[in-house]
Amino acid sequence: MPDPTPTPADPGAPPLVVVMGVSGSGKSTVGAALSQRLRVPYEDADDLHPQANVAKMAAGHALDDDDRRPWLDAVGAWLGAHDGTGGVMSCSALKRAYRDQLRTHAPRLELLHLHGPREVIAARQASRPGHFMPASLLDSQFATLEPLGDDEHGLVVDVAQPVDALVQAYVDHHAADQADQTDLSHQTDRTTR
Ligand SMILES: Nc1ncnc2c1ncn2[C@@H]1O[C@H](COP(=O)(O)OP(=O)(O)O)[C@@H](O)[C@H]1O
Ligand SMILES: O=C(O)[C@H](O)[C@@H](O)[C@H](O)[C@H](O)COP(=O)(O)O
Repeated sequence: MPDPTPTPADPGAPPLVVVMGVSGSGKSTVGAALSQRLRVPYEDADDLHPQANVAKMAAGHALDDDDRRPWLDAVGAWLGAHDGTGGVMSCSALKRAYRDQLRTHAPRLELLHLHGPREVIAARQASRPGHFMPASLLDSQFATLEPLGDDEHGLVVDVAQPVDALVQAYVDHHAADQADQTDLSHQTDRTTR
């Protein structure tokens, strides 16, 4: 099995981003806006769920690890296929183990975690018409959520900000990361010469 250890981003590679967080945190909205800003393809992991998963959630039952495994493989396959071109995927990716599973397909992926208080997210979820995900599953989403580890590439942003500000936060972070990587590779060049 490939190693899920996060791999430092190649400074020249187009961004490959997973916008993560609980249901209603803004993944679809921010993910679509970010892909437009970065001019890379976009996919929503909601559209990759097997029909049985959608039916289970719509009936008010939280998914378990077994339900999520094949879905995460489909999400990972998309990420792996977009490693060269870059891309943005909106995917809850709530547990570290789920993100590890995604990294087996795309080790360099970056994470943008949309983080916020339950009240704010519940209000947004409630004001979103026609979505299969019931508000009653929000507690389970928060209970399942595991924060980013120190060794995971990415950043955590506060969902109270406007969408444009969240997109800009990622762009600024990515630019700073690229500058660091370029500095490091120059230092390595110097020490190996
Ligand atoms: N930063 C934001 N500020 C205000 N409203 C937002 C923001 N992000 C998302 N929304 C709104 O909140 C609701 C949930 O967003 P959505 O993108 O569907 O979340 P998710 O994909 O994580 O379930 C939508 O009605 C969306 O328009
Ligand atoms: O792993 C899960 O439990 C689901 O993926 C879940 O996290 C996701 O939130 C739903 O697919 C609902 O979709 P929204 O996140 O768009 O509400």
